[in-house]
Amino acid sequence: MCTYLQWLSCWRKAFPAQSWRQKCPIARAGCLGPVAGRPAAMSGKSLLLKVILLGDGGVGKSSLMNRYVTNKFDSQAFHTIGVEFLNRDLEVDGRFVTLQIWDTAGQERFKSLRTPFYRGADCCLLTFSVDDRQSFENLSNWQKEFVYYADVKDPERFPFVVLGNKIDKLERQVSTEEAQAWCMENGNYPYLETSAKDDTNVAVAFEEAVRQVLAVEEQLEHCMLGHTIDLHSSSKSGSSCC
Ligand SMILES: Nc1nc2c(ncn2[C@@H]2O[C@H](COP(=O)(O)OP(=O)(O)OP(=O)(O)O)[C@@H](O)[C@H]2O)c(=O)[nH]1
Ligand SMILES: [Mg+2]
Repeated sequence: MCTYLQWLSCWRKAFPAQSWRQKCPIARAGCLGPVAGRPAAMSGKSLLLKVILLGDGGVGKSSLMNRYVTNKFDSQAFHTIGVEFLNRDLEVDGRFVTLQIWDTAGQERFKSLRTPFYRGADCCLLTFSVDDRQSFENLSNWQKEFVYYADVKDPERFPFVVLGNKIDKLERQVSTEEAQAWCMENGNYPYLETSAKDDTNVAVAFEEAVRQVLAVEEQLEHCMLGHTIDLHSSSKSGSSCC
């Protein structure tokens, strides 16, 4: 004899692809959509930013997204198949933003299901788990995969943020210093240590993603303004920032 929940759990483990939602990444994404209960006026005015979570399977991408949007943590989460997204409205430094968080499947076998969704991302959260050295060593591969499939024209300026998740775990395989050094060497990316389980730095991480995007946007506006001025002046010397 087993309970209904036990039976359901066994069934889902045995037939993970039986659900049509799991077979179709677009349907999965479309089924989720904005979180109910958010003030509509705020969504109307806010800037829509797409951020994407990348990293090895099991590092905690879905857990980070779910902790941030629904404030829930599942200690026995299923692997993601394809992609899912959730929205959350927030205010960062006086700007209203609707953050569209895209959670991708980290397992290699789902590569073809996740890569079509990289295009149009405003920020990429490269995620590893501090208790899994291999997931840290794979960060460069994730970065390259993103740049290639998102067709990023200027990778050096693209806002990446690196997250070292599961800091609640005692047995670490990657130190803070080592992760910081990697971030410095690979583009001076912000580095945050998080725990989706304990809700450590989760909101801070997503807010940092927004700040990075806004900073790049501000820089671009500045450059465009510089070029506008150039068009009206007789001098050929333009802005040096673009
Ligand atoms: N201790 C601890 N466990 C975590 C944390 N975040 C996630 N987990 C657990 O790690 C496992 C994998 O988490 P997921 O969020 O499914 O990982 P994922 O990166 O989405 O994995 P894929 O969907 O396969 O790419 C689950 O059992 C989670 O409960 C954390 O901060 N601390
Ligand atoms: Mg997942």
